[in-house]
Formats: sequence, structure tokens, C-alpha cells
Amino acid sequence: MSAAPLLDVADVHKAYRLPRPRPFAAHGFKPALSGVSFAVIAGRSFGVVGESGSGKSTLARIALALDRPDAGAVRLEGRSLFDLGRRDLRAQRAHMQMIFQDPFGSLDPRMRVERIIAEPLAAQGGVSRAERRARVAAQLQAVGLRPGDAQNYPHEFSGGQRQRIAIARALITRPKLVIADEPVSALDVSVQAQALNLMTDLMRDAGVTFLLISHDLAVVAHICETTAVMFRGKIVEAGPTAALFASPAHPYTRELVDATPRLDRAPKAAAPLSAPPAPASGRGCPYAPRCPQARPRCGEDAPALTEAGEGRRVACWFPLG
Ligand SMILES: Nc1ncnc2c1ncn2[C@@H]1O[C@H](COP(=O)(O)OP(=O)(O)OP(=O)(O)O)[C@@H](O)[C@H]1O
Repeated sequence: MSAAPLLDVADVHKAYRLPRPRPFAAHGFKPALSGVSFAVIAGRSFGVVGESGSGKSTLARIALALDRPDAGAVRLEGRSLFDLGRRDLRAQRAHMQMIFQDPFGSLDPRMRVERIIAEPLAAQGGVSRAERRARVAAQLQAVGLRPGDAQNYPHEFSGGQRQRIAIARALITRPKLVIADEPVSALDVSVQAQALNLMTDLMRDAGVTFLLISHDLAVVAHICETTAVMFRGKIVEAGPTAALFASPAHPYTRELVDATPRLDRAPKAAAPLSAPPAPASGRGCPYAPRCPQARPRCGEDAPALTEAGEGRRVACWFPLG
């Protein structure tokens, strides 16, 4: 029997209104997410990878109920976030925290670190000032900073230290789910691994479930047991991370893996991530000859993920629009 998901994202659609309608854009809207579904099991880290513009940040905002989808549902422990009243939504949101990409922009430069980290606690209410102070000090130590750092301002810290502050803030309420959107991409490569290891250790110790969003396969492979690959607002492949990257079944995942630099590989000319060539007939899937599912007409009728062995689910290449 499979475990009930902590977070369940079901058939989510989202389109943004174009500032100026463009030719061929349906009704002046640009789709950002088209039928995205996945489930995050409590205690298991889940990664979403995809190139820039594939819809990752839109997905993060919707998963946190910071933005509404046009259709579909997001459930936290079975409760549909967008059907909740204001107060219940606030209570559910307290179980989720976010770590943003930019450790510079996400910390208010006018606030001392103590206030920044204690903010989610203050928003929850019911915690005395003395307890807030004690918990901030403990959390600072947990992320490798000094309790005395609480009285400093963000500009007094390095990028890596600021991201530690952001991690401390995300964990202070002991949330069930942390959504991290490109948490290390703004950091120097030398401190990326440190920050990732810190995050995984703390999440494991605190029993926090982690939804990690990144364009970087190496980052996701470092942390996540399960990964979904996004391309142009759709999940095209999902499954156990190691198997997915070792033998990608979907042509786009293959392109992504091949384009990822590895130290043990001789340099070769990087192939740009590209849309597949348009099918000659204008119909069907250009990858049909090497389709892992041997469904030559998949582009027309199989946008949904299908089972493809090793616990993996793969979508056929959907015509690009
Ligand atoms: N507020 C907005 N208004 C209009 N279009 C938007 C808005 N936010 C995102 N988009 C568009 O939606 C698509 C998905 O954007 P999103 O930021 O979710 O992608 P992403 O994968 O997170 O990209 P990146 O890694 O570059 O941040 C993009 O084409 C983007 O231009």
C-alpha cells in the first residue's frame, strides 16, 4: 500500500495574460502550467527540474497557495488549499515554508537577523518574546551561525551565510513541508555543497519534507529521492532520481542529462537544449522512432504520464506550441 501524500498537486493549469495579445497565442494568454500532477510523500524529498521558463516558480507559488491556479487542486494532507477559508488557509500555510533563490533579495535589509528569523513565529502568534529569542538562538546554532549574529543585519553576512539565515527562518516553525526554489543557484559553487548538505541534514533531523525546485540536475540528484522533469509547463518524466538520470527514458530528460557538465567527462561541444524538429507531416511525435513506449501517435493523444518500468512515469513528447 502506498503512503498518503503530504502534498498532492492534481492537474494544475495556469496561464498568464499577455501584456499585448500576440499572434497565435490563444486568447491573449500564455500557458505556464498545463495539467501538472505529482505527489510528495511525507519524509521523502521530491525534486522538480527543468530549464528556465518551464514553469517551476509558478508551480512553487501555486503549491504554497501564494497564487491561484486556473484549474486543478493542491492538497496538503488531503485538504484542498483553494477550498479553504482565510483562517483555515493561514493555518495550513503555517505547515509550509519557502526558501527563495536569492539570499540577498529575500532578507529585508532593514531588519536584524533575529527579527527576520522570528517572523514566521510572530505571524503564527502565541509564542512569547523570550521563547522567540531562545528559538532563534538555537536555530542560528543549528545552521552553523552564532547566537550573537541575531543582532546583525543581512548585509553583514556572505551569500552562503545569508542562505543559512533563510534556512533558519524556514525551519523555525518546524514546518511539515519546505519548498526551496533554486536555493543554491545564487551561491558560489564552493559553498553550494555545504548549503545543500546542511539543508538535507536539518530536514532529516527535523523530519521536514522537502520539495526542491531547480534547473540544476546535480543539485536535485544530491538531495531528492524522486524527481519530476518539467518542460514547457508539463511534467514529461517522473520517478526515482538515480534511475531517471542514469537511464532517462524521455528525449527531453536525455537532452538535459547530456547537457549537464560532469567532471569525469571529456569536454565536448554542448548541444543546446532545443525543441525537437517539427514533425514532417505536422502531426505526431518527432521522437516516435525512438519512443520508449513505441506509441507513434503519442503527440496527439498521450499528454499524460504513463507507466514505464522502474517506478517511472513518462509522457510522450507532446507537440510544442
Ligand atoms: N507574472 C507573470 N506574468 C506573465 N508571464 C509570466 C509571469 N510569471 C511567469 N510568466 C511566464 O510563465 C512561464 C513560466 O515562468 P516561471 O517563472 O514559472 O518559469 P521557471 O521555470 O521558474 O523559470 P526560471 O527558472 O527562469 O525562473 C514563462 O514563460 C514566464 O515568462
